[in-house]
Amino acid sequence: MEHDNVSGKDAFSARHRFHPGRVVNICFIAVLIFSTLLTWREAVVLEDAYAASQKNHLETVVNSLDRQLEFSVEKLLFFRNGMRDALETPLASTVLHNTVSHFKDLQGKPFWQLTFDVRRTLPLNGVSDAFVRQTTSLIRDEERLERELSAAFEMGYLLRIDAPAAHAKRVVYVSRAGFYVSTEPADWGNDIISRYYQLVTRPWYTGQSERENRTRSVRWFTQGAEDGTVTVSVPVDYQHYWYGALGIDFTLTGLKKLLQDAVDGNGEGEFQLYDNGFNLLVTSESNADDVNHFDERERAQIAAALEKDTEGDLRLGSRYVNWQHLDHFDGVVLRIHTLREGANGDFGSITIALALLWLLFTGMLVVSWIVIRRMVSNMYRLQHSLQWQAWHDPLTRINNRGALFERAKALAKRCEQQKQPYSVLQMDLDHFKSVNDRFGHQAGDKVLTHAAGLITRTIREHDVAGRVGGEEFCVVLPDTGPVQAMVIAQRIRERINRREILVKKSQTTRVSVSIGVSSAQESGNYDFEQLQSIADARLYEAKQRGRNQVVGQDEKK
Ligand SMILES: Nc1nc2c(ncn2[C@@H]2O[C@H](COP(=O)(O)OP(=O)(O)OP(=O)(O)O)[C@@H](O)[C@H]2O)c(=O)[nH]1
Repeated sequence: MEHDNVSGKDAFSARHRFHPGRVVNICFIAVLIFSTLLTWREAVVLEDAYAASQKNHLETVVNSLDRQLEFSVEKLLFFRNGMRDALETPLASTVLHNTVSHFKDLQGKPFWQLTFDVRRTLPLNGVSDAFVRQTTSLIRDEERLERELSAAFEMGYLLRIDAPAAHAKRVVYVSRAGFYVSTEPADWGNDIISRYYQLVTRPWYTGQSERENRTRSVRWFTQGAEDGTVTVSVPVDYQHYWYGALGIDFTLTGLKKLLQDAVDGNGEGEFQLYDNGFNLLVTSESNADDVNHFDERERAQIAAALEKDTEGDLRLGSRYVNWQHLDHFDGVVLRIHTLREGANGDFGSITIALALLWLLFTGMLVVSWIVIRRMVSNMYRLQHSLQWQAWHDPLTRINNRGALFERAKALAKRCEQQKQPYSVLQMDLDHFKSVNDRFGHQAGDKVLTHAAGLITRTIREHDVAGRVGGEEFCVVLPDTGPVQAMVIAQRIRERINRREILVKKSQTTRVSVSIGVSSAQESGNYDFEQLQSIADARLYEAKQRGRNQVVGQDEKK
């Protein structure tokens, strides 16, 4: 019986493991995980496509803006080359030579203007020798000066015919020798001194000294952005001598116009142009209320990202920011795309549709899971109940005849194999008919249930009890010899007989039982049906002898 118990436990745990409800749960969880993974993958692909499209928008704008700025830088280099050419090969014009010679009469004056055909070239505006001497960063080299003045006239010619683009405020050449040429007309008088002083103290000029600009390349200066100007400048050197610097001033309004032109039709979102110190110069947004601002933490995040790469993207709360450095400007363009703008675009609607689809699918999955779970557990319960009914007596809830026979035969086989004793008790309640007659059928049922309960409580866990007829019971005792079987039978008989059974309100009765005992050890026969038949005959004998007794041996004849 122990073996049976062990295998029973195994079967139970296997049944529990493969419980249909569990299988349904696992299947649904697998489908949910799978569908979520698929949706997640789709979302990742979508996100990549979104990032690529945002990058594209930005690239188009940056390239367009870059082209415009490159144009200005090239123009600046063109003017510098013009100046260098003129320094190398001055124009052999007597008129020009005479004009330049006139400088000797002017150089002592606090301010002066040297003109040479005002319809063709720009005037040179200058300060006195004394001014130059007093200012350490300036130097008036008499030997070079004549050439430089004549070259400045020639460059003034170029500046006149090749006027800067609309977005540039002015082009100016500032000489270390105390004069300047500018496309912006100067008021005659003290204005020249203050202008010149301003020019030589501006960072775009001082930043072109040999010490400050060792590579002698084009540099952008945005320090003046507060007063609305950004300057690109380049030093003018010839034969290792620094003459001065050329600069083009841009107004922020002009730059904004450039940015807006570049943005025109290139998708939603705001574009912002920053200098290399991450100071906002201009934005494509016309309405000041719509300009995106960043708090300190966000600024630090962006600045750190800008340090790492020339282009990239990052998410700041609900905003998507991508950036790209410009090739011809010392700064970066930032594109800010808000969640609201994103949701209104193609990617937004696809993402929303994807999320809704996933929600719909998950919702349907959960509903069908609930329905199937309920169906499966109902079926499982029904199957159990049918199984139980097939094996049990519904009144006494112990094994029915069929179940008892099956289990009894299996136990008999095991005991025979293991050479263990095996006994059978056949019992029948005495005068049960009279219980029915006196108290009614229901009371009879109560007595039967009571007797069955007493029997099962008296035997061991691995013994088997069953109801084999109306008021007949059979108990199979594996590993039990005849002597011990008699003891158990007597114990059952005594317990049944000792108890008062409440059959009706305040009415009790007492029943007795007659028991026949047979054992495989008597003849070495383990056939259950034969043993039961022997026990039955002994039960009959017990009845004959007056009932309420146990018979374990055949009557000696
Ligand atoms: N209440 C009830 N009675 C049952 C059930 N099955 C059988 N019986 C009754 O049990 C009685 C059995 O009577 P008998 O076979 O004459 O035996 P007895 O009255 O117990 O007398 P002895 O066996 O000779 O001691 C019958 O009256 C059956 O109707 C049942 O499930 N419930």
